[in-house]
Amino acid sequence: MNRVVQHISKQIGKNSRRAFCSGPPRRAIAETLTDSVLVDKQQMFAPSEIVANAAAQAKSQVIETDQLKKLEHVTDLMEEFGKIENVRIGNPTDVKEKLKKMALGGEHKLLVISDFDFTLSRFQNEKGERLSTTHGVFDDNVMRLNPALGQKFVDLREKYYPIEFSPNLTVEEKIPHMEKWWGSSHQLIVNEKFSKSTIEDFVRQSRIVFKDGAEELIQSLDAHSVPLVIFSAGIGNIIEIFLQQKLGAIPRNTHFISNMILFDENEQARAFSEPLIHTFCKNSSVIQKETSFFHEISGRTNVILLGDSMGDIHMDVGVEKNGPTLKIGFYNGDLSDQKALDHYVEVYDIVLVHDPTMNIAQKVIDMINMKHVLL
Ligand SMILES: Nc1nc2c(ncn2[C@@H]2O[C@H](COP(=O)(O)O)[C@@H](O)[C@H]2O)c(=O)[nH]1
Ligand SMILES: [Mg+2]
Repeated sequence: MNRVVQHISKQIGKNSRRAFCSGPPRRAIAETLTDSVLVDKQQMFAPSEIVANAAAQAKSQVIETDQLKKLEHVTDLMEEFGKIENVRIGNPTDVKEKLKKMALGGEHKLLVISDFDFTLSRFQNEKGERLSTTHGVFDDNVMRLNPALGQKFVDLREKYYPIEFSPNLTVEEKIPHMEKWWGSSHQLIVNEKFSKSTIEDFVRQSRIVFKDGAEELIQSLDAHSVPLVIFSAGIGNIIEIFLQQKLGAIPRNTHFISNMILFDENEQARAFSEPLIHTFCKNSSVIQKETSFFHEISGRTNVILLGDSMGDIHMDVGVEKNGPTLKIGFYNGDLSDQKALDHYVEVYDIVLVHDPTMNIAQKVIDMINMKHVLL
């Protein structure tokens, strides 16, 4: 007999006594359901009500057990993270409190907002060679087909990438440069009128590589019906094509906020969606509120935010919620740049240094989704 049934039968026994015992005047105390007793009529409970009360109490006891076990897991997880060399947590107390709230909230309260380039995708391969961003798909492939045009894409990246990550410029100083970079590369794509099928081939031959465990993380979120918002200043069509090629289909739970190539009736690139999303405007200012999935994510008060750049830390701004946001940041920068690393530890709750996997994020999500007893 499982623990829930055991508990209910114990409760019935207790309740039958309590049901006949609570409230004045008491003339007799029933020992079992079958005893006939003289009690004030309004105190009498029908057996079905006793069972219902017992079942409700049993369930609340079981839920309480489940919650207590989850909180134990939070402590275990924090101890485990504390032993992992490339995991940096600036404020363990704060992170532990967030994890406790998220664990108690469970999968029904959870929303995951993730950047794509160098967050779900890898920054470099095992040899330390830089891998591709979604925009970079054009840098690589166009160079092969039309070197003169390909060089224009590469020149833009060589010029603007250092500005994006410069520690010596403010965000305000960087924004005009980012708008110029995105605008110029999008114009090159539209001028060439690349077809959808050409772009699909580009993705197939690209150097975009999922982080280890990224596919499993996306699929586990779908299996638990936890919404995943991929919020990217890259090219959303490239991400969709990449997911389609890797996963066979785009999971129902996955939504995109990104720059989208708009194709004409001949499936040729004609324009890009507005407003432009660059690294430093990844917040609610670029989200059309009527976006359908806002209904799906309403009520999801606890957010896990996954990013790799400083521009990713406000992706949860604008999501109506009153629960915690746990920010997990992938640091891909120079290991000797202590100032940059310290800055990441300041703005992200958990920093993963040169981590090519989704292991830590998966452990957090598994702990939140965990159920100890069948409820
Ligand atoms: N190779 C290129 N990379 C580019 C270009 N424009 C932007 N970017 C990079 O994309 C990411 C933004 O994507 P996200 O998913 O991380 O938000 C950004 O960090 C830029 O470095 C380009 O024209 N070529
Ligand atoms: Mg990124």
